[in-house]
Amino acid sequence: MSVAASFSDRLGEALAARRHLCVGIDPHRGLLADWGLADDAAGAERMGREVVAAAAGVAACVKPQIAFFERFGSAGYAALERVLADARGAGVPVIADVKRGDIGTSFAAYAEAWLAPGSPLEADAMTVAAYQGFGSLAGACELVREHGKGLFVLAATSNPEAREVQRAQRSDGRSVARAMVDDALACVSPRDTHVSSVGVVLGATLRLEDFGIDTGLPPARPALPVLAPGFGHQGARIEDAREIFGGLGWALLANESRSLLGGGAEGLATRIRERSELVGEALASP
Ligand SMILES: O=C(O)c1cc(=O)[nH]c(=O)n1[C@@H]1O[C@H](COP(=O)(O)O)[C@@H](O)[C@H]1O
Repeated sequence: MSVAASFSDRLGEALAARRHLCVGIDPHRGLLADWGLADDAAGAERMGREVVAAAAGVAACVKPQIAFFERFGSAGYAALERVLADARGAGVPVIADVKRGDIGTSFAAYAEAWLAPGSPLEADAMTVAAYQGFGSLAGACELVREHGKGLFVLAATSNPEAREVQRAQRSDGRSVARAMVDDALACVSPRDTHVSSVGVVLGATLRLEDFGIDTGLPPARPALPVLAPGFGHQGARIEDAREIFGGLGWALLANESRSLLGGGAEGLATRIRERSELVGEALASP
């Protein structure tokens, strides 16, 4: 078992210091152009490393979106490995946004790639899809427990076209999204104290009640981490985080990507600091 601080402990520390911002690393072609960088693996690496440096000690974590590296093939993966190494060196927790899902044995191999200590792509947590059954995550949950890593299960995502599937009613009457939240809540590791190592993804652009998700409940113990994309470019306002997430806001990670990265490298550290303070204040207010 790894003796290093677990993802849930590090997240707990960040949240206690009111650091709720998750800075997305999404090297879109247009953003690379804004930064004066080439649309290639070296450009994506440069952006990623600058984001890590600017987020260190200010944001709760960073979230590289693998698609923007994968489009450059093996060079993109090598670039991402160096971004991840920088984050480890700077002590910045990383959620690898890989949205993996598969039958159990294949899924366990994905978890090994992204979460096993010493793997070239080692991150602290990864995004996963459990549409092949929550049980397909069992191998990953074991790895998470053994090595103090984290998972974020897609529940109600920010994109409007997901509504039909995620609001669909199961035979037990719950929505698919609600069942993902319940299953994540049940997946607590004995090692987790304040924050669970298995969280969910809930879009900030949604009315969660429409998905049968109750935001009026008191925080779970340990608290359920919620990765919340949809702020900034997709329209949700970070100032409204408390109103949107209610009791689910205690362990909220508010993600912004394009709205922070747009406008070039200049001023990035200031934008990150300001957004981080803003969301910290929004969630601290009663
Ligand atoms: O899992 C995610 O991160 C995710 C889930 C979701 O429901 N919606 C969503 O936008 N995302 C990701 O969050 C990021 C949002 O980027 P911006 O819209 O530029 O802030 C992208 O990397 C998306 O892939």
